[in-house]
Amino acid sequence: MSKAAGCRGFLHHVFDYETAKTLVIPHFGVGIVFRFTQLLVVLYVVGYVCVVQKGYQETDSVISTVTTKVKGFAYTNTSDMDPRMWDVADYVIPPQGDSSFFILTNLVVTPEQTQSHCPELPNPSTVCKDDCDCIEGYNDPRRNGIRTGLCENFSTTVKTCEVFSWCPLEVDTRLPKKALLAAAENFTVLIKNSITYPKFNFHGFKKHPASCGSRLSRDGSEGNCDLDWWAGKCLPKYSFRRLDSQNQDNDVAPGYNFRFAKFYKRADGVEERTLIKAYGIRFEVIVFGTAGKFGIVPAIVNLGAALSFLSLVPIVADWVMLTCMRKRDLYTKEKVTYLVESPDSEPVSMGTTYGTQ
Ligand SMILES: Nc1ncnc2c1ncn2[C@@H]1O[C@H](COP(=O)(O)OP(=O)(O)OP(=O)(O)O)[C@@H](O)[C@H]1O
Repeated sequence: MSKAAGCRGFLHHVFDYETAKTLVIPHFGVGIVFRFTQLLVVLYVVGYVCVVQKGYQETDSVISTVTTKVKGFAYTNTSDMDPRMWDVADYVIPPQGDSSFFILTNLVVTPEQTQSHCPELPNPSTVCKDDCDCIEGYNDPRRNGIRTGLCENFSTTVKTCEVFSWCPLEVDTRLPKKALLAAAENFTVLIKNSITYPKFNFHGFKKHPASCGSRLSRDGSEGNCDLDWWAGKCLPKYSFRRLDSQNQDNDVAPGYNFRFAKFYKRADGVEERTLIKAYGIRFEVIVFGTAGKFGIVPAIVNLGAALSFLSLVPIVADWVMLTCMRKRDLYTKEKVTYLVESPDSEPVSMGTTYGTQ
């Protein structure tokens, strides 16, 4: 190809104006493909963008305040303790009714502890033969007190280092096998939930009674609010989930426990305490959710973006027409017309394929 011809071709390529021409293909198959693709796009826009995603809505996240109140009684009658009735003041810790609360289900009680001297609980590091085995002032954070330097009888057969501590020491291996407050599963909790969606100036308040036991193993998801007048739904759902590991084989320290004490002054002026090692279930009420309401900007943006898929429909139909149809050569020839203007200004049309003249 000469340089001049190449240059002319380039100028045609750059400056020839292409305009759309309507070519009607009276073919049932291509028509079906075209309408079916259009239907898919319309279903996507209406079904997914509008109904499922609610693309016409603005959204806002919830701000929530939660208070809780537990109710229920438990009765215990064990050899370690006198018969006892337990109410909320005994087993809900802390009692204020925060969004996080603990329900006591089992406990080890060590009553009448005073600041005094007593032998340590037997353990490879505390067992001794004589005073030389016990270093005065030594304290191990995992043991119970400061050593006095004496080796004392813990029992008739075992001697251990004496410590200065709250004595008698707690023996937490005496934990009742069966949960002492097994009745906890029948306790009920009232959750008061105040929610706000500031963007929509929406305030809501829900009271929700729930049973501590039956809900414990249930999993679920938080419900969202649809604030449009035609939907008008804002019903939060509560879901309960265990946060500790439930895999017995792969759990170093299962469950949750902590210690607290009640202090007294005896008649002789000596300070005394009852130490309680509490085992139980800690509940955390976590509220999360999103509200949506019609907004003109997201409606236009999302619907416009979704409807732009309609412009892809002719491309799909063209592809089927030009590659799969029996008369594809004819359609290809008619698809693009290159108009060549003759010297006497009578236009001559040439059916061509793309890029040829
Ligand atoms: N855990 C719960 N289970 C069932 N009902 C509850 C529970 N906690 C509170 N309620 C009841 O819900 C209502 C509202 O409780 P709220 O604490 O606002 O009122 P109250 O009169 O102080 O309750 P209380 O009965 O404790 O004195 C009351 O009738 C109360 O008895």
